[in-house]
Amino acid sequence: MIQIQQLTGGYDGKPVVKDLSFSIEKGKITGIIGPNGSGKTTLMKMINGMLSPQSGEILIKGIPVSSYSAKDLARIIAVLPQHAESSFDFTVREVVALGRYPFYKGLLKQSSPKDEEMVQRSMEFTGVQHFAEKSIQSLSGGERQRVLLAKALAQEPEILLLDEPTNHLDLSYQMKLMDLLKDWVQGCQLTVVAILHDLNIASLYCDQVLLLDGGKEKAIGKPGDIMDSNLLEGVYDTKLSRQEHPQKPKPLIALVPAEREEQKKIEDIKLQASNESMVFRSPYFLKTMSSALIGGGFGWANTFVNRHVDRNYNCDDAHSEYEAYLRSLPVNPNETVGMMTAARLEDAGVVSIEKEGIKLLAAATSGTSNAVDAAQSWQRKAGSVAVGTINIWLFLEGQLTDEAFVQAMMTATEAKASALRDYEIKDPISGTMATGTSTDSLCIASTQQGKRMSYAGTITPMGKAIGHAVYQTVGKAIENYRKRMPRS
Ligand SMILES: Nc1ncnc2c1ncn2[C@@H]1O[C@H](COP(=O)(O)OP(=O)(O)OP(=O)(O)O)[C@@H](O)[C@H]1O
Repeated sequence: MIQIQQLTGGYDGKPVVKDLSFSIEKGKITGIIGPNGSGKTTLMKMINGMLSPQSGEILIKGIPVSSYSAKDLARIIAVLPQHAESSFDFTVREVVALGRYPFYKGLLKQSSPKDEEMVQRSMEFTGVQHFAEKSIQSLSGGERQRVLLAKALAQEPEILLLDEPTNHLDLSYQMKLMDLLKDWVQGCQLTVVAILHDLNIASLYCDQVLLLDGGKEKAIGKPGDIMDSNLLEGVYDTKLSRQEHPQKPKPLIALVPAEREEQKKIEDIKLQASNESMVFRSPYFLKTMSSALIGGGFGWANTFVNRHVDRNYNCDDAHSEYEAYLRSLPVNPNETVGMMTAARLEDAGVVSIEKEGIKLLAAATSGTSNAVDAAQSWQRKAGSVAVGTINIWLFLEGQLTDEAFVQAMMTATEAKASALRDYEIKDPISGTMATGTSTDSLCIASTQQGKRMSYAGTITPMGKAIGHAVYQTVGKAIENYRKRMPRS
């Protein structure tokens, strides 16, 4: 739809946009991102014919922009500018109707029923029909933005150029506007080129993203390729972190504030234990990965609760019941990782390890009456579940990548299975050595300071410490459990 070939352009003979070459496909959304002053608006002005290139060419539907008359170009391209102030006191309907001007016919330039219909449809689409007769001057910034979008859509353009379209819009209207554009793009094969400052909007909605830096192409491609922390950090000179969207296969970019942090130490974590709960309290938030009922998955927490429940505990909504329990402590469930167990908490094994530059605190409670061999559990009938859980807590100093968290979980699980083997805990159904119980949980909590670790496999210093600590704590917990229940 649009071909940009070795394009250079700017003001007063000085280039701002330098030697750009790329294509924009029909029926797609292309986002232009880049820091302030990187030439985004200048590029947009050249695409819509407002600014002539110093060299190179822009082809629209195969024809140079300079060969189009202003009216012909207005029939193809609609523009939603960045600062669209209106000094005239038009009504909303009149402003939207201006979008139809290129289609007015006859000497008197009168509108047709089709023009009226398009004005109405565009107002409905953008949700501005309620204030159709109000003055544009009396609207809020966000409302005005939607009116101007309605005007652009009324033009039935093939190409829509948007300069920061979500500026002024609240969260709901940002999403509505982008969803609406996506609809138009898919339904009417509209081609959208949008300057976006919000990297996450660009990631969620664009098919292609151009990253400009100092007027030059730094990168162009799918959002998944452009939303790269290193690439963006270099261009924006800001600390960023790429995360995966929890529900869509789209990356998100999180800002990382440059705040000064106190040094986090494992020895500052304090354990308060009773028959009812083991509560580890940290003066700082720790990054967690866990399979816990409360605060499972990745998160940040400062409180870690291993709660004892009766072996007949049965609740339809254990999550809500547990949250209510935490509030009664009182503990904030949003800052907590919470597990439960029917095992006796006084049987817990707690171990500290400081070795090879690794500092780690581990704790485990262990009930093994429901021991299972993971390789043989397929032989079990549904519902053959007894009570018994091994809950493992690992607190460590270090900066773990996501993959290191996963590795740490694997290492801990292998060490747990090894302890069960050495204590000859058997799966009562298959008679083979158990690898765990059917309801085990594990939490890894890390200070995320100091040495960065991208691997925590069994022969790394961290992996060795985890394996050793888990083997010892699970073993201690089993020994204590056996002392009290000699036949198990
Ligand atoms: N009319 C003009 N005359 C002279 N220089 C200009 C003009 N418009 C923009 N510039 C300069 O061109 C450079 C790029 O500006 P441009 O508006 O294209 O950047 P941008 O990437 O859109 O920035 P922003 O994110 O701040 O909107 C800036 O240094 C700016 O000062």
